[in-house]
Amino acid sequence: MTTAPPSHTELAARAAALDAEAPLADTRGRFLLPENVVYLDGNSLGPLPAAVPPVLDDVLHRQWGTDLIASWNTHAWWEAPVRVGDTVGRIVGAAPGQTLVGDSTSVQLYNALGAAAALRPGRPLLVTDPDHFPTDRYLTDSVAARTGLEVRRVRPADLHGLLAAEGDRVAVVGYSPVDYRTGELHDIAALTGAAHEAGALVLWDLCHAAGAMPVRLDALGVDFAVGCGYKFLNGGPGAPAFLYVAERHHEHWSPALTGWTGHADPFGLHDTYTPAPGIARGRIGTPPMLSLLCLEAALTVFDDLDLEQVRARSLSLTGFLLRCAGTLLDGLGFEPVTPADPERRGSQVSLRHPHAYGLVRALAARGIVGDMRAPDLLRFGVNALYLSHADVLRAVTCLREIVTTGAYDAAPERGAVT
Ligand SMILES: Cc1ncc(COP(=O)(O)O)c(C=O)c1O
Ligand SMILES: Nc1c(O)cccc1C(=O)C[C@H](N)C(=O)O
Repeated sequence: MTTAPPSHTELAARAAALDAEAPLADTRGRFLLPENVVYLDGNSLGPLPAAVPPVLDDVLHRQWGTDLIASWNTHAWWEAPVRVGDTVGRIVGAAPGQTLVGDSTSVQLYNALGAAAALRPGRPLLVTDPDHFPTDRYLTDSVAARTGLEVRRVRPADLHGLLAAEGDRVAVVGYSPVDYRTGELHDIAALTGAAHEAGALVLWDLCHAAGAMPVRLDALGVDFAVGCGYKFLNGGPGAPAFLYVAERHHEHWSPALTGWTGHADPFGLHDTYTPAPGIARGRIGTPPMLSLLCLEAALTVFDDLDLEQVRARSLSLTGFLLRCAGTLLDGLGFEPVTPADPERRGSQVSLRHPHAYGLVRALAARGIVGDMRAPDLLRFGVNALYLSHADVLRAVTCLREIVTTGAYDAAPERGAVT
């Protein structure tokens, strides 16, 4: 065991003061986290909310086990995609009737991007971020290939240049507000405004934002958005994703995937497809009921929460993490890549280090669970609902100890640690 530097005492006092004053100090009890674990990977898989097991037990034994197929009606399974969609809608700033839950983010992206592009006929360009999560890039390529459109990979910071040069050719701009590797936060309002000024539509991938910060979809005039249920919404592994379509597009939008549950009269079993009105048209196939009801139970965590407070505490925690890293990891080969400016910071902190893989594994062995993204980023997801400033200090102190004692495998990076 190495001796902690003098600055550690000061940081510990600061952590205690921040934990005493910061709001939401008591929401940790809403999660069933293992003892003695600092969980910094909720931006990949959120932990189990305490509300989920009793609900799942009821869904399994009473609803499925006893009531069998009648549950589609008696337990309102059939309505769940739109009902749970409205609950997600409240978290992302959408009035009821515009958000739907079901399928994966990838499927929703394909569906939404195809629909958005079709609303801008005669415009041949789909814009995506070269640093976007791979599924977004692959699916943009795929939609383009199938519809004869072209893809422009342009960073959010360079969007203005592209729009100035050929804005009238852009159909859809598809970005994520938070860069999944660096944690940089992009300005949804400014980018949406710029795209709209050029006559284009926007599609936001909210995987790393929904549940972590206020997202004002309606207020910002966003056209389409998608996001997953298993990160900051804590809906469980493979939780269904959500799709938002602004009401002003409801009359005209055509989902790329026209499955039977999106039909206006699904049980009429008609020969041809007639879209259901509104957001229900985004339904595709039979909803994954177990995961969907798990997500519904998980979302009760947010019932009485103010997302502004969640954001304030998240910024306090990420700011403190950067400060601890700046103090305790100075001179040890780390480079913070997440912006220090709170306005440009999502709910994670990423540090670059050549031995990211070995360090993340060594941390996990000591109960500090983060992840890494190849080749050299240690990534710490910060969820304000169950982490404290003391947790953050413990994580950085542990990282310092591992590096200074060389207690990690310095072999080259071998792939992602989830
Ligand atoms: C921005 C973003 N989009 C999409 C996904 C994943 O999509 P899916 O839920 O379909 O695996 C992720 C992470 O897995 C992501 O970070
Ligand atoms: N979706 C994931 C999965 O099925 C397994 C492991 C990790 C993930 C992730 O969510 C990765 C994540 N989108 C990322 O930000 O890198």
